[in-house]
Parts: sequence; structure tokens; C-alpha cells
Amino acid sequence: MATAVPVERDAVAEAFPGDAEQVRLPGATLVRSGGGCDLLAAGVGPAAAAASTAAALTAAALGGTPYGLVVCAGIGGGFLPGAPVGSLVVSGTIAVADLGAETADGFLPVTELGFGHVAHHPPESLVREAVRVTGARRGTVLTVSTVTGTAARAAELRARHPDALAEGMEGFGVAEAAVAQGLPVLEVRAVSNPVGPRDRAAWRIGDALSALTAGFGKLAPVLESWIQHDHPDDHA
Ligand SMILES: O=C(O)c1cccc(C(=O)CC[C@H]2O[C@@H](n3cnc4c(=O)[nH]cnc43)[C@H](O)[C@@H]2O)c1
Repeated sequence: MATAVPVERDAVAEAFPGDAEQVRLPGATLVRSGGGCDLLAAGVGPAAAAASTAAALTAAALGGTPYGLVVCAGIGGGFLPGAPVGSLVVSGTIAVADLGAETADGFLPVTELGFGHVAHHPPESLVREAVRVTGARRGTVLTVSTVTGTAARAAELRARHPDALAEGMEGFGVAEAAVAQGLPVLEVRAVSNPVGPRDRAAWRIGDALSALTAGFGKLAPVLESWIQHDHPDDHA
């Protein structure tokens, strides 16, 4: 489980029972819950998140105990009216919003330049179960390197990503690290602020952290059970 900062990690950890221990690795420090779930405060932004998630995944694989699933979780911006403050969003798609080239004719995603990826798709069975048990909204979660701060930018993102419900700064980085090691990935965002004109007074970080803890209270058993079973329909 990768969050950006320790306060998000601890909000998620509350949902996992038992005594936690700290595990220090080269490039990452994990909090290991009593139930064996590893939580990582991976850093803010896609690059930091990818680097520390990759370090943790590689250490587990080399140690002979590879992970079965990677989850990126945290607070995020919500696109109104679909994702109001305090709501929970589960990623049908994890997409990077600003990886590409600006041209006179508009934005070109990096894939149209012939490189890499711009989206990753969590397993359908996991998304469906996560939405069912949490009551979360399902949508595309965008990863941005610059927090959206104007109505014009929010509208531009929605025009390019009509299914977008939330934005954060780490999901795509975590997903790139997971997919590079053949692992499934999911993103869960609790909405702390609307995506749009910058208004720090409107942030509701405490409410979003509470929504994260409550959501993972319901999600934790689903994640554990999902990892234990094969999901042939997801491989099609
Ligand atoms: O200074 C601002 O106006 C501002 C507005 C929203 C968020 C920030 C952050 O620095 C938070 C970064 C942190 O939290 C996640 N997050 C929360 N809300 C958003 C958002 O609207 N857009 C993107 N990321 C958001 C993010 O994943 C980071 O970990 C500052």
C-alpha cells in the first residue's frame, strides 16, 4: 500500500488490525501491519512514488516474498459534481494527465510520440468488489505533477478525460512500478478538495483522512481475499 505522506499511511494503517513494525529497506521504509500488509509513505509526486514503490517491490521479490497486489491510496482532488469532498473514488483507470508534448494543435500524449504508457487498468473484479463494499464512486483517477488550480485547467482535463473523477500526484508512478514487475494495481482517493480554482481554505483534509480509514476498514478483507484467489477473467 503506497501513500504519499505518513499521515495518509497512518490513516490507512488504522484499518489493519494488530501491532505494526517498521521495516527499513534501501530506498524505502515500510510499516508492516499485524496482518502482514506493508504500508509505504512513498513521497509526493509520481517520480518519488515510483522510485520508493519500485524499491519496496524489488526488495520483496529478491527476498522471495513478492507482493500480490499494489494499492496507491491517499487524499485527492475531486471533480464536481461526481466526487464531492469527503467521497471515496476507486480507479477504473489510472491515467497520467500531463505526460506528453504541448503542440500548436494542443496536447499530445506520450504514447502518440511513440513512447511508454499513459494509463493502467486495475483488474475489473477487484474494482467491482472495492466499489461494492465501500460504496465508492468508480472513475478515472488522474495523476498530475502540478495540482490543478483553475477552472479552465479542470475543464481541459475533463475534456481529455471525460471519466475522470479525481486527481492525485502519485497513482501513475505507483502503477508504473507495479506493472513493471507484473503486479496488479488499484488506486483509492478520498476527496479533500474540489479540482478547480485554488482555495486552500476549502480543504477538508481531516474529513478525507477519516473517509480513507473508513473505506479501508471495509476494503482490507476484500484485498486480502482477492490476493488469495485466481481471477482468470481479469487476464483476458
Ligand atoms: O496549494 C494548493 O493549492 C494545493 C491544492 C491541493 C493540493 C495541494 C497539495 O500539495 C497536496 C498534494 C498531495 O495531496 C494529494 N492531493 C490532494 N488534493 C489534490 C488535488 O487537488 N490535486 C492533486 N493532488 C492532490 C496529492 O496526491 C499529493 O500527495 C496543494
